[in-house]
Amino acid sequence: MSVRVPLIELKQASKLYGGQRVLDEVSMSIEQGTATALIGRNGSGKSTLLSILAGLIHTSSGRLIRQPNVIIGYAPEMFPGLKVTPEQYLRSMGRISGLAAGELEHRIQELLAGFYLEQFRHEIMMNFSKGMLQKINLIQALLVSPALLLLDEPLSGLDLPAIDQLIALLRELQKEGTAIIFSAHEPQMVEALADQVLVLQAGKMIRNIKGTENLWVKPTTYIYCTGLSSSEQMELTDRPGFISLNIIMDADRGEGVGLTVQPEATDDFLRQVLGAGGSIVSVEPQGESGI
Ligand SMILES: Nc1ncnc2c1ncn2[C@@H]1O[C@H](COP(=O)(O)OP(=O)(O)OP(=O)(O)O)[C@@H](O)[C@H]1O
Repeated sequence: MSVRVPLIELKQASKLYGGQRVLDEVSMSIEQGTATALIGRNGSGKSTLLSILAGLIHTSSGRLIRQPNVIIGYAPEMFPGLKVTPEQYLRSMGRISGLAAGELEHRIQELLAGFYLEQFRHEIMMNFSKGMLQKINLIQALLVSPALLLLDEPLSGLDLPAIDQLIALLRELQKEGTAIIFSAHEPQMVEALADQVLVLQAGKMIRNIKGTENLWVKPTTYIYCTGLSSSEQMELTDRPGFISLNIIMDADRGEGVGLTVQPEATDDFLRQVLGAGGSIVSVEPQGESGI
């Protein structure tokens, strides 16, 4: 019987910046030929997670396990307008990745044409629009025919024909065995591609949904409070309805706590915070979806 070995895995990976825990014990497993969507609100940790998978930053704790010699293509969230032409840039990226000259020229031609950028091939990228830069960003990630493709908000700035083109291309790659992990705020991309959806909330992976039918996740409540000691904070994490807790350093208010809880437990947590001598700064219902 054949055993499916994951291409890449994270086991209880956490990332801290200063004292702030931006990823909290995240575990995930990615197999060949799968498409995984990372969804979650701004600042929930999607880019951080993708950078860790790309090997660009290290976890503070936990493990990253990758099969040997996996070729990774990575399109980060931001792509700068460089003082070179697409052709010059893509040629140097291809050479760095070790592509043979003939193959590299063929890929550049194919991808520039595929993203309707051929006529800009010899223009300096400095004045390119956001969407044009995003296309170059995607092309550099696709140049090497990656086994694992990491895309951070790939639709950002793209027009409708480019979106359709990208989704079709990614479907093809997936069929050929490429594993794709992408962050997205657009349901369109998630529904078109994903066979696994991971929902991040304040650095925690709160849902792992197979398929997209159950994409709509339950609402939660976010409580921002101050004035609790470390032991009082820890007590909150043991209460029923607790989902996650973040420490927030605020220049005006000092140290605070961001609590995410199930809506039905909101009153109980508010009573607990006030009873322990803490103050409530705000209480916010969180939406129905992580997108
Ligand atoms: N280099 C860094 N130094 C300090 N904090 C950082 C750094 N990078 C990210 N963070 C913090 O980590 C948290 C998660 O950020 P991240 O960019 O991973 O979120 P995201 O889910 O990708 O957000 P968005 O949807 O807005 O792109 C944020 O609070 C952010 O401020």
